Amino acid sequence: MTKQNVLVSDTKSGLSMAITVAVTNSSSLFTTAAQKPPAVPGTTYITISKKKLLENLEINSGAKINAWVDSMRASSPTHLKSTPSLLSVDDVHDSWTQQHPSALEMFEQITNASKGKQIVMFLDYDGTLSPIVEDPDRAFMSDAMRATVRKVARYFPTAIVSGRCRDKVYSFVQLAELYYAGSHGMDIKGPSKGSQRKKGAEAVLFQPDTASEFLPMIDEVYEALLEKTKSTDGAIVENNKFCVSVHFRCVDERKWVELAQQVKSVLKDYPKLRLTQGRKVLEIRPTIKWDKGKALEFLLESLGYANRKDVFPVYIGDDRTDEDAFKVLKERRQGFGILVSKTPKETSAAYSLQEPAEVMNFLQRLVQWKKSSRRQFRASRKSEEIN
Ligand SMILES: O=P(O)(O)OC[C@H]1O[C@H](O[C@H]2O[C@H](CO)[C@@H](O)[C@H](O)[C@H]2O)[C@H](O)[C@@H](O)[C@@H]1O
Repeated sequence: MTKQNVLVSDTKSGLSMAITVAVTNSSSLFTTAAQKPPAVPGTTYITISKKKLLENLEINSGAKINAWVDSMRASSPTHLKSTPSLLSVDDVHDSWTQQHPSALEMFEQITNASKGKQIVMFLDYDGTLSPIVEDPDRAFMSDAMRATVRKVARYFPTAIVSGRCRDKVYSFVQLAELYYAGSHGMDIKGPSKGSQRKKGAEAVLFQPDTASEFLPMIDEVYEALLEKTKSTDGAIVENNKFCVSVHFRCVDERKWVELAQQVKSVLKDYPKLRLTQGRKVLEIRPTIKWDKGKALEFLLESLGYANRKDVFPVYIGDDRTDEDAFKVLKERRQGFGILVSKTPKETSAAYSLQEPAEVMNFLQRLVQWKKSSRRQFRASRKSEEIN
């Protein structure tokens, strides 16, 4: 048994690193508790699984950090990959809008498809109902948007589905007649007033079974991230109850690697947490299998629409995490998703809208359409009665 310098490389990622290891005659390079050789002076043995060793190599070598930073650079959802050189930017845009046409331009087709079905509306908050701003605490929605969403909720069951904590998103929207799914759907509450409220019953309250176990851990990670990132100008850490957001919108791009390393150094002690990304934000959340798509399914079920064919869910969102909900609708072949974006992005949404102002316009048209189809229905019933 000798101490040797060894180059460990992963053929898949191309990652390699020189390390000094104690090599035994055993065919395995990695020492495990069972294989631990007899002590040799001058050699320190670390008992580590092969998986853990590779993870550590990734953390220390910076290869994963680079992948993170690349991903931080890409907008959200992921911008379309580089295109064949024969296509201009305009060609790409045109071809994307053919595949994901404007929900305003396709309004008639959309309402035709929903005829005879109950539309259920799911709305993301940031970037969908409110424009993206630098300070997350000042992402207010306009009074006009609030009035529009209030009208929407009069005609269709309506839920706000957000990465923010439920109380925070409620404080922005301030409409008690809606469903709210906060922390990426991990914290759901039904309306406390209005016709959608279940008579005599408490407002629906749901959290996935294991979610509450994560609360102390999330608070701990939030404090650790606050401390760790305080030296990075512009970084903002936000506690979203079941998740933590680390914002880098106001961080100089040259400091992104540093920020990613700070986040990584905190996360390495929490294997039960995972990292996802939104628009200029790193989102740290429990590894449990719950996302906005699962929240959408849960809400449909609690509204009594789980197995019904006459329901037409519409989900409007702008972010990578909204893709989970778009995918659910695509797989169920029920209703559709609308991506809010000015640029072509990889998406499972069927339609697009450019910005919150267009979202408001679409919602207003939907309310008008519903009102006039109700009027027509009543008029035709009346004329049937007269005849
Ligand atoms: O699911 P959402 O409602 O879209 O929440 C996702 C994140 O939204 C917020 O951050 C985003 O909006 C901020 C205000 O416009 C902006 O400064 C930031 O860059 C965006 O990522 C929210 O602050 C995050 O906690 C949510 O995770």
